[in-house]
Amino acid sequence: MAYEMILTETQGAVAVIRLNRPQALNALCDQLMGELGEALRGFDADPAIAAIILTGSEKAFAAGADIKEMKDRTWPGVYFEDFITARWEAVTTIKKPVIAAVAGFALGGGCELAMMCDMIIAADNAKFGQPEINLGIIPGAGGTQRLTRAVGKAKAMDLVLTARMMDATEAERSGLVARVVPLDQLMAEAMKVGEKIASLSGPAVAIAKEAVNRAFETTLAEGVRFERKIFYSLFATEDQKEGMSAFAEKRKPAFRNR
Ligand SMILES: CC(C)(O)CC(=O)SCCNC(=O)CCNC(=O)[C@H](O)C(C)(C)COP(=O)(O)OP(=O)(O)OC[C@H]1O[C@@H](n2cnc3c(N)ncnc32)[C@H](O)[C@@H]1OP(=O)(O)O
Repeated sequence: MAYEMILTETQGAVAVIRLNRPQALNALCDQLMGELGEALRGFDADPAIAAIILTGSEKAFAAGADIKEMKDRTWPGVYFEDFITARWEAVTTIKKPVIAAVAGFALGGGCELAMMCDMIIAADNAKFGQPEINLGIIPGAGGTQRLTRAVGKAKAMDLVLTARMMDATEAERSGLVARVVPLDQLMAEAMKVGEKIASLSGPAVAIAKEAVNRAFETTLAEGVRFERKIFYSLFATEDQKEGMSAFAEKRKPAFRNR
């Protein structure tokens, strides 16, 4: 598949999608989001792929939705076209883990896109923020909700109401980011995570992802009930037998994703 605004490659069982609109700091225009959705769905359906890394450039993961494309949109337009919902939510429908490898600016929709991924690994030059308030709008791709769940009300209010940016150290300390690494090690670190995931049982990984994500959507009691049910279901897989037998036999498991 030929894309204009993203680059894709695979390294073993790990797919890498790179946002590639450097002249606009990877501003997320409709075309880019369409291509991203298509690439994500393609890798999700590919049995040879176990994990997906989403990244940008050293200067910008993404500087938000494309303001120039957005500026003349009208209320009936954004409402009836389902602006955001139609193109942006692809990443939240993917069953395989999606790792955001973030360097530089992750602002507005860029921060929201990173937060839709399952894990954020940040380079030490990363900057996160929801500066939409500067434009007379608010975050519209989940920022007020996912940021608040990730970092708590105090910091979310600070970022959303003042447009302040948070550096990688603060983002890690606040719980937004899983790991921070030097810029030149960002892709190697993300690849290490992707390869580790690829060595595990695909069904267990997908179900673990679903269970953790469920914590964002439900009460504790409901979430625990959900976890218990899908935990039980894994005992129907060959990989559960293999994983536990391998432990008992002191050997490495050979998972077959079934
Ligand atoms: C999804 C929603 C609903 O939540 C909405 C949003 O995402 S709204 C967008 C939120 N993002 C922003 O407000 C960030 C806007 N960008 C900036 O503030 C700055 O570009 C910067 C701080 C990230 C970087 O500044 P600097 O290094 O000085 O580079 P610039 O010269 O400003 O930018 C280079 C080039 O990129 C274009 N650009 C940057 N961001 C966007 C954007 N979000 N949309 C469209 N274009 C963007 C910028 O205009 C420059 O291009 P030229 O004008 O020189 O052609």
